Amino acid sequence: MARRGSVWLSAVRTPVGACSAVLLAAVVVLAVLAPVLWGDAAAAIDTDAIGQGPSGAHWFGTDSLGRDLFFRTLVATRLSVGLAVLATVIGVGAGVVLGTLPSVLPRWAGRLLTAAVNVAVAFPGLLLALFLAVIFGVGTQGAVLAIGFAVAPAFARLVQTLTASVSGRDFVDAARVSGVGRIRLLARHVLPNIGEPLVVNATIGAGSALLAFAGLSFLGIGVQAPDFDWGRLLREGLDGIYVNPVAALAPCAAVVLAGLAFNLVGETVAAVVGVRTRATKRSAAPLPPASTAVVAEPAADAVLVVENLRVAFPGPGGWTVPVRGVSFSVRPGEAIGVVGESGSGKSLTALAVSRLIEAPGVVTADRLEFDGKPVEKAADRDLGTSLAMVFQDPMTSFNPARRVGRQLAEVSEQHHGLSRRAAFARAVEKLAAVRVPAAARRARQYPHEFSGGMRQRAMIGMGLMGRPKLVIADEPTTALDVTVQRQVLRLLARTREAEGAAILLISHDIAVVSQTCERMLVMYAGRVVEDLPTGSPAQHPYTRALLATTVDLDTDRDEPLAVIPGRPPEPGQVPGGCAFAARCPLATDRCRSEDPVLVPAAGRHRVACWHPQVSVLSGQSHEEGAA
Ligand SMILES: Nc1ncnc2c1ncn2[C@@H]1O[C@H](COP(=O)(O)OP(=O)(O)OP(=O)(O)O)[C@@H](O)[C@H]1O
Repeated sequence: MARRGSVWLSAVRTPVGACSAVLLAAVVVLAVLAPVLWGDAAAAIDTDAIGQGPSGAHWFGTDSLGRDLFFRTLVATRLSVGLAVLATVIGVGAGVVLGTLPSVLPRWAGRLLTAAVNVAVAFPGLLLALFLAVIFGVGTQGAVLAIGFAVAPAFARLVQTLTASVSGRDFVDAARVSGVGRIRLLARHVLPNIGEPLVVNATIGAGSALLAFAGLSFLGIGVQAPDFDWGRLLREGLDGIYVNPVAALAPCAAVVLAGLAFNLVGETVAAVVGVRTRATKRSAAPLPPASTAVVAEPAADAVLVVENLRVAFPGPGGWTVPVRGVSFSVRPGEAIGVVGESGSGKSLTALAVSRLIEAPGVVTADRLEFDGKPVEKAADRDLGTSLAMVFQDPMTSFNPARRVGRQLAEVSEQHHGLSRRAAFARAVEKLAAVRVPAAARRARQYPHEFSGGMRQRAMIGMGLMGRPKLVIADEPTTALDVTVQRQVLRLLARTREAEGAAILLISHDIAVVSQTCERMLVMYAGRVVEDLPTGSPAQHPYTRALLATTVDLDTDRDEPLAVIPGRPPEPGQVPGGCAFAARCPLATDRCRSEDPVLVPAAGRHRVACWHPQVSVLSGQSHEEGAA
């Protein structure tokens, strides 16, 4: 709540925000107070001062009955703004109903309604308002309804588009599959997710409604005497424009200023809800102290150096830090696996390295260097060609609307300056290199025409379009069957041999990592708790427990499957001391109070534990060490 308040505060401090706040405050204060303070002065008829120009007594002059135009302009604020807001509320309400109905009506009725909305949208708004004003009847009520229903089709169209974009999302499908009814689905899952853009558009729409209302009153089919709004004042002022131009200009200026107030408020709201992230990024995240891992000086030619990497996100109760000081380095051509239970920070570490953490997430590190340069400063071209990223679900990584070959070719067009044709030929070549059969034909297909394994290989092919020095593969085989899984792992190994690329392989599957990598980083609660050569005996009780839960052909099926009791702590609730202590059979008071540091055990083996297990076999013996 406090964060949201501070984001609004920083938005109001921008020039646009400050102007919108001042203008809106002026409009609201006038709308509330002007009729109370100056209602009588605005209505007072003075036959001695008919049709006068501006003077000390009447700043904007007087009208044909000698009424003061300055006070009338101020008093008209309430009706002009109030009716515009009312018309907008009607328009947005009708728009939401018309826009959401197609998703609850039978298909034919929904289509009919959508077609009707599309036809109405094609009509110019003011023309539609005029047409409806005639139908609803001349007068304030008719004008409000006319403008409300005239803007409704545009909002209905917006709602339809936003609804369609949310309806395809996985969480809506999940709710649908779990039997949630259509109306509830709409109310609970769809509408809350389209609320923000709708509010922004409604605020900007209120400015247009104000203008439309003034237009109808000007034409004599809006507000009727004795009531008056700015449109009506403008019409009356126009009759005597050669005698007193201020009489016409004052209501015009009022319409422009109030319209500007609505539009600027819309812009500010958009900046807060849409680009809230930017405001957040600037404010420094109050990060907790970093892990004090003992960082060995990385090899001079290390392709990736990560020291004290931290990733934080703002939450309702303050900042959470899911990655709390991760340090490691990767040598050229080396394959390193990252393992750990779900939520341990593996993916965030990979995303931070690839500069893919989106605001409001904040990444800090003592050192975060790729290929000898700080990642933050690396040019997009360098990262694009020498760092390849393979995601778990390549379906969401490929653009579904573009052919696979063209997407691969884009890398070479962008970064190598190849012509369209040459880049496409290279894409076909790379697809063939990653064993996509009939590569030339497949390159012309869309991602949905590929099988899961083929898409994953195409994704690796995309990484090979440059000359990758590091391939980061985040759970690249989790969604694949065992045979395809092997193909993809072999392909990664071949890429390593052929291109000399280092591999950072993130996986839940410790067996996969053991087969593919020579080193393994074990992560727990946002930290690396052990960094060991694969095959060498693990010393951290967590790594040993993970290894014990691995099922293979030698696992005794008569024995119950091994599990690690308890659950890892949530990022915001990591206890003091060792984060694993609550689940560790060897934990002592020291573990619960002092956080162990990642220190060298032997060679490049590092472990963060007060009681590292040096025995290979049963894990029964343990040593006090590393203290
Ligand atoms: N954008 C975000 N905002 C807030 N918290 C996040 C965000 N992304 C991830 N987290 C949290 O950070 C923690 C680590 O997430 P991460 O995806 O790195 O875990 P992981 O080890 O890769 O897990 P998995 O194996 O399930 O993918 C999780 O608890 C997650 O809830």
